[in-house]
Amino acid sequence: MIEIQTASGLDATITVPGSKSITQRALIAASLADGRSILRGPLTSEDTEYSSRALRALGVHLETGEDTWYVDGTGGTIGVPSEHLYLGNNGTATRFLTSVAALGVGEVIIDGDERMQQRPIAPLIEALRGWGVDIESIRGTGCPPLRIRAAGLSGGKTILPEGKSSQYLSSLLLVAPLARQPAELEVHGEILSKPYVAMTLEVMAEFGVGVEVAADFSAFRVEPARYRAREYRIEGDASGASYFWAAAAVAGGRVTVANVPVPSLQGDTMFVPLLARMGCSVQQSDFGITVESDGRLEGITVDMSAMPDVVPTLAVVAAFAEGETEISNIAHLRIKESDRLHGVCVELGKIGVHVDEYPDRMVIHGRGGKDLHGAAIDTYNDHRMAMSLAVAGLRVPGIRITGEQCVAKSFPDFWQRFAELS
Ligand SMILES: O=C(O)C1=C[C@@H](OP(=O)(O)O)[C@@H](O)[C@H](O)C1
Ligand SMILES: C=C(OP(=O)(O)O)C(=O)O
Repeated sequence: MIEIQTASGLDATITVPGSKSITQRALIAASLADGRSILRGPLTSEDTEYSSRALRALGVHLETGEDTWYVDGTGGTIGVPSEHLYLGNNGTATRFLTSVAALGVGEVIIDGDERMQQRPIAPLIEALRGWGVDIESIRGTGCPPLRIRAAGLSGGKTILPEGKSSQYLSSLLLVAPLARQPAELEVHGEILSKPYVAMTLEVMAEFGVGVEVAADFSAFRVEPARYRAREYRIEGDASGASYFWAAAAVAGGRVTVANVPVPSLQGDTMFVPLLARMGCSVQQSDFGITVESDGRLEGITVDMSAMPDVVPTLAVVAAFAEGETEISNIAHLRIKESDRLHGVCVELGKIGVHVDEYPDRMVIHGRGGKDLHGAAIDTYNDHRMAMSLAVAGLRVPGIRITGEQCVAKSFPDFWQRFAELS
């Protein structure tokens, strides 16, 4: 358990670790490429450790130094692991590596921890079957563990049924160029977390693979192609940066995050304009993105389908605003590392914030941070619960974060960097 120290009048410049989402995409593109890639500024964390270990088990040679990783691409020739691929609670890797494993020849079992075994993957299973993959959810739950009897991808046309994760679509796109024939994908239902699909397309393009895309992302076509190895720099993680921008909003003062660029591949940078709508001032320069606040904030109404990972951060900021903040179109928060829609409502309630929970939205009744009090916060083994609720502790004395080591999933030295704020 860690007790957060209050702080005010912040004046800090910090850097954040590499983007978790870009690191995992670049790792896969580099692993499937011909030749050696050099990744600069990748994220070293529990999740990327799971990804790297699994890729090694699939035959990729990876050297992971502190700031530079070397990846010897397989040209798409994927091996069969001698053991199960265990991916913890890494949703991105579980979804992406399922498709990568299908490129090999032989049986592969994909598994994760107890929570990952409750996180759905059925739409991806269905779509891969349409490309000729023999794959099943071993317990018939539509979740891991999965068995794949891999024999490559036929390509041709498949349908991705409606689902609540964009990771299914990103996963299919990443392997589509390795199919035996041109691969076509028809997508049913609303795509939540859309900027992550755009990120996938950008990383694919940067590694030399183009995709034909319908403007609304309802259809895709990918010709057989090879990824090109390259040297590639990874942006700082915008979701991780959100806690520091939010810190300025809640505690007052200014915080600059120096290594999240503008423009960025990450949709979560759109969190910053939301803070501006709430009353913060925002500057973007070569030195990074700065958020400045006098601590006076107003509630807003916002659809956050496109940026689920920063919903807990915004909800915490909203607790210190005057008036209601309504965050809608966020049903997908219920299938993350924890049920974040419920967890945020419960934990903010513990410090005295009134929050209404609905199936796919929440309403936070802010009263400018008045009458809030300390509490022991449960984090449900969910890094984003821990990091977002910590921000409240900058203003409310006595906030204790339990299970604080869960930040290792995406931001191992979060607590040291957070302590630098005060
Ligand atoms: O593709 C990605 O890198 C991610 C997509 C999002 O998930 P969903 O598409 O399941 O919402 C996001 O929550 C996750 O942290 C990372
Ligand atoms: C949802 C997240 O990750 P994943 O889906 O990769 O487990 C996250 O990092 O907030």
